[in-house]
Amino acid sequence: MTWLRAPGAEDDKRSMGVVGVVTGSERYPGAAVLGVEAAWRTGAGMVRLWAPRRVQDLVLARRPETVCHALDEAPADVRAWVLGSGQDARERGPALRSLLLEALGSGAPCVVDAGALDLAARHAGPVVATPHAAELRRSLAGLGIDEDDERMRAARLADALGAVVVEKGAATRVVAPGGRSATVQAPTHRLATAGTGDVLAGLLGAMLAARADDAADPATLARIAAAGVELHGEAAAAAAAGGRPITALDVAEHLPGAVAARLSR
Ligand SMILES: NC(=O)C1=CN([C@@H]2O[C@H](COP(=O)(O)OP(=O)(O)OC[C@H]3O[C@@H](n4cnc5c(N)ncnc54)[C@H](O)[C@@H]3O)[C@@H](O)[C@H]2O)[C@@H](O)CC1
Ligand SMILES: Nc1ncnc2c1ncn2[C@@H]1O[C@H](COP(=O)(O)OP(=O)(O)O)[C@@H](O)[C@H]1O
Repeated sequence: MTWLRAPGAEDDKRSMGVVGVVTGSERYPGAAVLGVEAAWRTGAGMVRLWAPRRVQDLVLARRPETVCHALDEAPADVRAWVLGSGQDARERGPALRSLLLEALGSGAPCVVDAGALDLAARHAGPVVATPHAAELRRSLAGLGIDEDDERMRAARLADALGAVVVEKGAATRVVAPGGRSATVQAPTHRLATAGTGDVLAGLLGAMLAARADDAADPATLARIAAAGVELHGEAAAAAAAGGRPITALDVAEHLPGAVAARLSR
């Protein structure tokens, strides 16, 4: 099962999935460019971005299709959210905080990354949290959980949050609450380059927007997340063919080919 969808005659931009993106900041504007690009390239019908003006301008320069909103504009018409990439919780202002909480409380599926991980427990709907190893340790510490065994940390966070946890690394562990887990080995270590995690968050958001009804079941949500991690690896492997160095945008640009290859299997 690919968990990807190709549009049919009955589809329109909304039925293919509206992704709401709340990522990037004055410090890390590029993370929003990467996540938005990845969401479009995975087949989103529409991508809406809530961000500061400078972030909006950079995203629009790359992807003019994106519908942009100020941080104090109320969220609306979103099937799945991507939250936190390129943000630092310590620098978060009140408008961003209240927008993140509104998205998390909306009941729509959320991908929770980087600077939104500290708010992940405040969710009302399905959540895929995407920490790397250091963010995972920080998230557990924030919840007062001490876990010495690094292999158990993702499961502890999944249980504590009631969320699917994607622990990113050369081998990425996808763990559902209750402990069911899958490990996806990256097909290329060229993925170890800045911003590829921001691309992963964006592509997961597009997959969840297209499959929002399936996301309510935690086991299914974990399968969708694992399929997204595989897709990310396949795009990276295509970008890095022949051992080429890659950038995060290269991974995003190879998503359409990886999506098409999966759909034709
Ligand atoms: N173009 C952009 O705007 C980019 C923005 N980024 C954003 O930058 C912010 C900070 O990212 P980082 O946490 O990577 O910051 P740092 O690279 O500053 O790392 C912070 C701490 O986490 C550790 N760490 C980083 N990656 C790790 C990994 N994969 N495994 C274990 N430990 C790791 C580091 O050693 C360090 O102690 C995030 O909001 C992120 O989304 C990054 O994604 C890079 C690209
Ligand atoms: N050595 C590695 N080999 C393969 N993939 C890796 C390796 N290290 C990290 N990755 C992958 O690269 C991505 C990095 O994401 P992340 O740590 O969030 O970085 P960033 O914040 O810079 O985007 C993740 O998808 C992770 O699984």
